[in-house]
Amino acid sequence: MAVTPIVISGLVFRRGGRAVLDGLTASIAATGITAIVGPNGAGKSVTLRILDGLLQPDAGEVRFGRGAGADVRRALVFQRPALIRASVEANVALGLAAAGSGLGRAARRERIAAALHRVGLGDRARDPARKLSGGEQQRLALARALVGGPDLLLLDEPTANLDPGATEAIEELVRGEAAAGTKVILVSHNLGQVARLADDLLVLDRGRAVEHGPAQAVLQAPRTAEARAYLKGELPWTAFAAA
Ligand SMILES: Nc1ncnc2c1ncn2[C@@H]1O[C@H](COP(=O)(O)OP(=O)(O)OP(=O)(O)O)[C@@H](O)[C@H]1O
Repeated sequence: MAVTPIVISGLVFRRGGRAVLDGLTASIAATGITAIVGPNGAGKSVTLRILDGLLQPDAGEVRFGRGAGADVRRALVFQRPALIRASVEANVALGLAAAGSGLGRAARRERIAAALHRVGLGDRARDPARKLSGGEQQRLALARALVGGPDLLLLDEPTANLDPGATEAIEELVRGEAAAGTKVILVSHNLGQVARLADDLLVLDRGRAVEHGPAQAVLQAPRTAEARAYLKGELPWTAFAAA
């Protein structure tokens, strides 16, 4: 199914006596690329994991349209691709298994080949995954995420370790995926990347949404002190002291 607007209401996630998410509320459009930015520890990765279903909040909820999202196919790509010590194609096959696809063997092979072709690794299917470069490994992680045909693609700093060329290749893929109708939510500290990719921008600070709007508007003229502090690269306490 296509993802309907994602409504995040009052998410609380407590760990170690601290509220990592402290009433996070946001409404995210059903299409396009949403970027989430904010200082270290703001709760961005936890938010992505809750959206993926990997973590459960202590309070609050996420709704996809009217439902809780059981029928929304989700895939999460991490900063460091967690690949198994096997061939490139075996790694992609894991993504099909996770998507619970009831396909026959030939159809599975076709889907895997198509996903590898999509990320430019069509001729590397039999290679050991560990032989790939960092950028190729991240493209492989994307192929594994895409092979199940996700409605919602969650990306957690997917290019943090990559050089500009490899970053551009991933950005191109992400843009294409969003244009084809997959909803993308991207966590990134790379504000250039946010400016290149994002339609809307959600700024988190200490477990709350402090600003959310069209990406270019938020980047150019943030309205809140917290968003300004983060976007200008200032230390938060300096900015608050000055505010
Ligand atoms: N599964 C978990 N269990 C317990 N604590 C967690 C878990 N995941 C994250 N945390 C804690 O929650 C806090 C926020 O983490 P999170 O990774 O969401 O921040 P972030 O905004 O993504 O930061 P960064 O920019 O550094 O990646 C951290 O203190 C982290 O240790």
